[in-house]
Amino acid sequence: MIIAVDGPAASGKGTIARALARHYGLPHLDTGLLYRAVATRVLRDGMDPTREADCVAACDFSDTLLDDPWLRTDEAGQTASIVSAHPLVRSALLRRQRKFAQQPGGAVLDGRDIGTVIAPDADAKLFVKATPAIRARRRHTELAKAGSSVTYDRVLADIRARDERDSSRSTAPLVMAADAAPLDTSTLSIEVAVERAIALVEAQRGK
Ligand SMILES: Nc1ncnc2c1ncn2[C@@H]1O[C@H](COP(=O)(O)OP(=O)(O)O)[C@@H](O)[C@H]1O
Ligand SMILES: Nc1ccn([C@@H]2O[C@H](COP(=O)(O)OP(=O)(O)O)[C@@H](O)[C@H]2O)c(=O)n1
Repeated sequence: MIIAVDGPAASGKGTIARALARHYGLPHLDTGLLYRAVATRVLRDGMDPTREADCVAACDFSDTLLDDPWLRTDEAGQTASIVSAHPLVRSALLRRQRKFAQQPGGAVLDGRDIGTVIAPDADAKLFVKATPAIRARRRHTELAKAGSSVTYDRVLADIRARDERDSSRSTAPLVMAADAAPLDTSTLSIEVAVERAIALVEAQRGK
């Protein structure tokens, strides 16, 4: 079974995708980390995230980079949103994501374009959302716990900027697939959000 989980920054899609992977015994891929890895290489190599050719050169990053905690920073997320708008970056990362999705037994992937581009034939598709203020609060708490001194207002502004960039790009914009089930986690605890996600997957599989 392939499960596609999409949604904007800090909506809870990663938390839900990991829980679904545990529940169904499937491997999980956080596709945002791939774009964060490209962004990290671009910045560390002194390249320009707005230049497509620089970003394409950074797509052959080594897998060990995916474990680097710096990838989780606000700056990496912002730069990831810039590099991910280049069509050649998206196509450079496409095959790796499709291969993961199509492995025997299935997989859970979370990102922005899983249900629309990477796995349009997924057995179940969720689109996770929450209000910008709640998403910023969650992300701010998470970053503060990790030792960051970034302010709530800055996180909210970054989330709004990223929403705008991710939704308006011409290639694979953040948009809900026509056959995805929406799941608004604004007022849900993690436990309840996961229960609802499992119920939505059960309702879709085998349809
Ligand atoms: N329903 C929820 N209620 C409260 N906090 C949540 C909820 N879902 C996720 N979180 C927390 O919000 C933060 C962002 O969640 P995450 O799953 O990483 O979002 P995304 O993958 O969409 O960026 C994490 O710290 C996570 O523990
Ligand atoms: N499938 C994906 C996943 C992420 N991305 C980009 O990568 C950035 C970081 O994604 P992420 O999922 O790690 O970000 P969060 O939602 O965790 O904050 C996003 O803002 C998108 O621009 C994408 O374009 N397509």
